Amino acid sequence: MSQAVDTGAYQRERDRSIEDPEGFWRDAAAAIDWDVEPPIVLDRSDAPYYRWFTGGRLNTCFNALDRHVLAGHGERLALVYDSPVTGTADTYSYSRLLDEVATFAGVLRGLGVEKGDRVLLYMPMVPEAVIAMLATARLGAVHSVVFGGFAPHELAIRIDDATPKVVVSASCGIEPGRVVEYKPMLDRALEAADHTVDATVILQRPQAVAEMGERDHDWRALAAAAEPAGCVSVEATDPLYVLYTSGTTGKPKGIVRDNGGHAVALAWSMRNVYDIGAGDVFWAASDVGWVVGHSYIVYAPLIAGATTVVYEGKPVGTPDASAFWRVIATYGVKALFTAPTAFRAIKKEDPDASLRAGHDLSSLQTLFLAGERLDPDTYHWASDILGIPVVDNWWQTETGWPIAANPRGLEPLPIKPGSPSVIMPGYDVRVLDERGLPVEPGQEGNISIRLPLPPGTLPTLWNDDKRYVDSYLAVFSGYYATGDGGYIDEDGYIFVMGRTDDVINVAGHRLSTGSMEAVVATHPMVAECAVIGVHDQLKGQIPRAFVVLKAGADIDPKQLEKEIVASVRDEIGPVAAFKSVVIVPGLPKTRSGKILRRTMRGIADGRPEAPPSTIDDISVLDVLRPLLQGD
Ligand SMILES: CCC(=O)SCCNC(=O)CCNC(=O)[C@H](O)C(C)(C)COP(=O)(O)OP(=O)(O)OC[C@H]1O[C@@H](n2cnc3c(N)ncnc32)[C@H](O)[C@@H]1OP(=O)(O)O
Repeated sequence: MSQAVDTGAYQRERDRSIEDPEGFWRDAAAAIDWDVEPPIVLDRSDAPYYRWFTGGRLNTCFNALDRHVLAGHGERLALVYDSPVTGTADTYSYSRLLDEVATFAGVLRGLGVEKGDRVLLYMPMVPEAVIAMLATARLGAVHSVVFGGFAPHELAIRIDDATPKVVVSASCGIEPGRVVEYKPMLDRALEAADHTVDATVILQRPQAVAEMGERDHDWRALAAAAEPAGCVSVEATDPLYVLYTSGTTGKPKGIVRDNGGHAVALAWSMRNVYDIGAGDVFWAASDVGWVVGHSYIVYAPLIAGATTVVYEGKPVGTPDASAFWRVIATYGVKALFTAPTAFRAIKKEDPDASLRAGHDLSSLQTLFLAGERLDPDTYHWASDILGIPVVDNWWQTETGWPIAANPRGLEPLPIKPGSPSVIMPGYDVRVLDERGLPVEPGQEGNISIRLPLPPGTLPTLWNDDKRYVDSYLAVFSGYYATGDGGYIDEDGYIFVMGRTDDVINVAGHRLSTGSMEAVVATHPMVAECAVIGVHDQLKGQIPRAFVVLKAGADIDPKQLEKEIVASVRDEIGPVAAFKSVVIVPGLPKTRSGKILRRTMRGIADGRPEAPPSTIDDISVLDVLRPLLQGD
């Protein structure tokens, strides 16, 4: 065990989870309906590829829907859809959602989807996105959701890696002030991909009706003729989904999620971390394209028998900074989960939160914030205006559920601003120095998790066991390297200070600077470049490119910026929020030619960053300093 907090319920559960993981998770597995109870809880036979609940069989969709209906709760509200961008709203009881999911599973089956096949989703925040995910799970197939803010090139990369049999999309998404036509982007991606997809299913929306080609099928037409499909029993260790996340290189990592461990971990976290049970209303104001959407818009609330909110809008601008208060009051939301950026956006528009007036927020018991560092200012502002606990929680696409949180359902602990509180049961977190040795409490280092990871976390990367080991397990022997740095204090509270690699976090979106550099470098006048994440008041971080021009290149800097910004938007997508290109005479490098991005980041953020002794030409930094620190 590492550091201790106290000896209450939290500490007892956490101790047990480390000392007797099999017993702890066997008990937690009782929250799930199994077709075959798992004979093995923790399977160490193929370490470091640990598996949970080997030999168990279940269906995740059954656990999310059918079992609640069979238990007589069909009329309970499963999902509410609220869309200020279209001016519509809708509600789905568990019975209605089950009917629509079974029907769409029939649609997918009619297109040849079987257990283990991949179905890729490129969808806006509409109930059909949830329906398509659950329908895929119902068939024992594997979904891979791609966030709508990614451009065709990124979509094509994911299509080639996941090799889906069917792609499900919509004619358009709606961003404030503009309709985003998805279908032409999907067509471009399918054209660019090497993998051939035989069938797409398109949800036609009235804001932009898509032109249909030979391989395209209309969602509603197929659904009207489909036979509902039942649940296919799968192994607990079979994949439920693949979700791509940015790594340090341009190639995203396909995070694999299994069925059994995932269901168990989400059921545990929903009750013990988020304090949500059957009949409660939980709103994760995120997107189904991110892991928060997978875990806490779709699976966890439904497995718990709660009501989930699918919100197609923004915290501000749809129509104003009262949007969140309206949704909370309208649906009686008990807990809201969002990213700190959302609250920073509300604070910027309405610093006194005067637009809260007239909205009854008495249902709201907790605000959970995650996805990026929760700065103390935002924490204090949210706490002051809401007068309820504001709970930071830290986790990753890889882990699928919190590594650190304040377990509100298990035992609410004191909150320390700047810390996502304590390590959750199942995770044996240590802070290691560069040699892989544990550091003292309060000392900063690499946040690492001793193997095995708990249920619900990634068992491997899609089709790439080697990259899984190289990226996460080979850094410190016996540990999973989170890629985040930070420290644990004397009370066992963790403080996460930021990435130790070149991954950046823009408005809670994890992005690769490597993939942006790859695009910037294609500009014909650019000799070399570095993209780094710099601090931003609103989005936490934003990317900035520093480019060295080819000898003799002659271009107006504004024109260069315009061209490069346009190509990053076109290749990666608007979500990159890439808006700044600075021409520099040279980039700082080591004698072996490695660009010193970390040193650049430190200078840009105003941190005292000593350049490494291996720097080739230290005078480059003197020239760069004012450019790095400029707006
Ligand atoms: C704990 C584990 C994890 O970390 S999971 C990840 C958790 N992260 C999140 O939940 C994300 C939180 N962030 C957000 O929800 C948004 O950024 C909020 C705060 C709502 C602000 O949204 P917005 O104003 O659109 O800014 P943004 O930076 O997200 O968007 C930048 C540009 O991209 C666009 N965009 C966004 N989403 C889409 C989409 N689905 N389809 C098409 N375009 C999209 C935005 O419109 C924006 O475009 P523009 O540059 O303004 O033209």
